[in-house]
Amino acid sequence: MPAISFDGSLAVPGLSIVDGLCQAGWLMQEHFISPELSRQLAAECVQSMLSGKMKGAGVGSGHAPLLQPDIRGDHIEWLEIGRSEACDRYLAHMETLRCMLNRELFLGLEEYESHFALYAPGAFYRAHLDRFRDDDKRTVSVVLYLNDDWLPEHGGALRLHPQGAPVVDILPQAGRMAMFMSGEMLHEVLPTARQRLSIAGWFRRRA
Ligand SMILES: O=C(O)CCC(=O)C(=O)O
Ligand SMILES: [Fe+2]
Repeated sequence: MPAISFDGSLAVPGLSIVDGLCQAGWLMQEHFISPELSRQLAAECVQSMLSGKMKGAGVGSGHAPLLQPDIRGDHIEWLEIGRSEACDRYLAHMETLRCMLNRELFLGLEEYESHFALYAPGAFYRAHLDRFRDDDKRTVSVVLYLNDDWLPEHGGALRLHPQGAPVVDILPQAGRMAMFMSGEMLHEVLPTARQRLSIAGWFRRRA
């Protein structure tokens, strides 16, 4: 069973998509995109914040997700094809990944939705699942990090809570990608001490 590999190798050598996602419920990869693409996306994310395009992220689905800063404090902007050359390259990567997941796992993933996320110092996202009560199409969550030189003392780890296994903390280091099952993996973003940039996305299947 082939491992996921684009520009780099798997963080856990030999871990396949099937072993990672189906058995552990999560996996992680370093160097998922090139340092150059990561820098371009990071610059775009910051620019989006400076130009006022990022909005406080809400909780829940539908037209008017509620702002609840005691639950999540990130700012987001949704990505669309044609937004920039860098975003298009990233979205092309994700299309390759979507096809690979369908080939290997028969998940029937049909769409991908994603947004830039910026957590200002002090922001966090309390423990949650990525599946809504009224919309269970989100199937696989993927987060790509865009921050150079992240240290443990900066906080801001993605903390996964796999059932029956110890928690896993993933630092949001540039080029690192974390992937997990949206409806099953309880996860949270610990309070960050430093501005934290990422692209969070979800592969969705047909209802
Ligand atoms: O940024 C992360 O590490 C996770 C973000 C997240 O859980 C979400 O946006 O649903
Ligand atoms: Fe999440």
